[in-house]
Amino acid sequence: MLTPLFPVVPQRLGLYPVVDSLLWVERLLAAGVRTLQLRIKDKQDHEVEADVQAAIALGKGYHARLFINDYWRLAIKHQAYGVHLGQEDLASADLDAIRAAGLRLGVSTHDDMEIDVALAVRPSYIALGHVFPTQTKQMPSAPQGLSQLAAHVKRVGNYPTVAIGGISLERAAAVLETGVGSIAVVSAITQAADWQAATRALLALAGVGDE
Ligand SMILES: Cc1ncc(COP(=O)(O)OP(=O)(O)O)c(N)n1
Ligand SMILES: Cc1nc(C(=O)O)sc1CCOP(=O)(O)O
Ligand SMILES: [Mg+2]
Repeated sequence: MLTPLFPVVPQRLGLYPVVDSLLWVERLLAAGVRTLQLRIKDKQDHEVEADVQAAIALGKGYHARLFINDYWRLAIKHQAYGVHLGQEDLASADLDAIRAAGLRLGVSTHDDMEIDVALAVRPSYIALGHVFPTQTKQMPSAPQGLSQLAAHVKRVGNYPTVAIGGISLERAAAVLETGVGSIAVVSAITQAADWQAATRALLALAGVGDE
C-alpha cells in the first residue's frame, strides 16, 4: 500500500471551500471552516504575494489548513500549510522544494491515468474531479458521476481524498456517501443567496475535518 511522501493530512479534511480572495478566507475562517484553499488565477507572483501572505497568516491564527493553489513558490516562502497543484503544474513545480519545506501537497485528478500520475508523486491528498457539471471552470473532460467517484475513492485506498466539481448543498450527502473524505466547493458557498447559512449546512454534513 502506497503511503504519502509529503506530510500527512487528516484522512477526513471535511468541508473544503475553494475561494478567490482574502475576504472570503477571512469570512470562512470566522464561520468555522478549518480546511480551505486560496485559488487566484492568472496573476504574477508579485501581484498576489501580499494576499497570499495575509491568507497564510490568517489560516495560522485559526489553526486552519490553508492550501495555496498554483503559487507554490509563495507558499514555500510564507510557509503555508499546503499547496494544491493540477496535473500540468506537476511538471513545472519543484516538488522536492515543496517537500523539503514541509508543505502538504494536494494533486488534482480526473481519470485513472491521472490517478496513476498522482499516486506516483505520493502527495498528501488526492482530489477527484469533476463529480458533476460545473459552471466555475471550463473542464475538458466529462463529469465522472457518483459511481466512478466511489470506484476512484476505493482505488486510492488509504489516501485522503477530496471530491470537487458541481457539489451543491443538495448533492453533498450523496457525495459523502461514496466514502470520500472531503468535499471541495466554490459556487455552493460563494454564489449562495445566504453564504453563511450554506456554510453552516455544509459544515453540518461534511464536518470541519479530523484533528
Ligand atoms: C481541491 C481541489 N481540487 C482540484 C482543483 C483543481 O486544480 P487545478 O487542476 O490545478 O486547476 P485550477 O484550480 O488551478 O484551475 C483545485 N483547485 N482544488
Ligand atoms: C476549480 C475546480 N477544479 C475542478 C476539477 O475537477 O479539477 S472543478 C473546479 C470548480 C469547482 O467549482 P464548483 O464547486 O462551483 O462547481
Ligand atoms: Mg492549479
